Amino acid sequence: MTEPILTTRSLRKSFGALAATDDVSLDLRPGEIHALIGPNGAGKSTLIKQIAGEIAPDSGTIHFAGQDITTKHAAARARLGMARTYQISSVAPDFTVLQNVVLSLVARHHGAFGLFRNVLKDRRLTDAAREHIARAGLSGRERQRATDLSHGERRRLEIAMALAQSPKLFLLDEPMAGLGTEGASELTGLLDGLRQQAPILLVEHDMDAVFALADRISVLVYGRVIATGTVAEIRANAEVRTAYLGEDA
Ligand SMILES: Nc1ncnc2c1ncn2[C@@H]1O[C@H](COP(=O)(O)OP(=O)(O)OP(=O)(O)O)[C@@H](O)[C@H]1O
Repeated sequence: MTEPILTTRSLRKSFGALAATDDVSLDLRPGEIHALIGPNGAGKSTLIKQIAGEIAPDSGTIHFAGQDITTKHAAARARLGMARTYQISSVAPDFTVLQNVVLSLVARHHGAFGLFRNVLKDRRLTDAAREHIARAGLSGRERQRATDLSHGERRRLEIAMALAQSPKLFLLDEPMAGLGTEGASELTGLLDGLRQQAPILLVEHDMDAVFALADRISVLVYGRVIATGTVAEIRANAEVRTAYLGEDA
């Protein structure tokens, strides 16, 4: 089987007496969407923050793209190709869609393209930016200021900016939050195609989206993974039904 892109082993993180992440081992394989679900306070965000490098684990290891990144800073992980849309909400509200994606491309190339007013005239950059914008379903909105976008369009802009980072992995923390049914279903279609570009670790409460997208699901309860499996396996798991899915299972 192909090597996982991301592996966590026995990750632990406590806040005082509370074990927010308790012995978490999981992996993300090429081409897959691995969803992380669980009740409020189960430790999903704490786990994502450790993977992104915003919180240091008390113990355990994280490997990404063949390297031990456990002690690397968030910026170093981003440079290795870890794209986090929530974090990439460095969307500049007064800049246009095109300008924001060009900025993201320039950031990826460590400013090798010179002054911003000049890079906007660089066809290599604007053409590449337009491609990412199209892949994120925002064609035609290039000249729109970010602040004037709808909620769903802004999510798409964040994805276009993440695509500009040549990601090896997407960390998506509740991308469906705040979207209506139609917006969530559109974004589900977009994420479905995105897994070809890079695998996705998806934290999401919207179970329609999770069941539609996930190749595998891990269920966190009180910081522990109580089950990992396919959608069918998770839906049929009695412990998961009791702990999380309840009547909806
Ligand atoms: N900085 C912190 N200091 C103290 N306790 C924290 C801190 N961050 C999180 N916690 C606690 O750790 C536990 C896990 O929180 P976390 O936000 O990771 O859960 P979650 O599964 O993401 O929840 P939600 O679905 O509501 O976003 C919770 O009990 C929370 O109160």
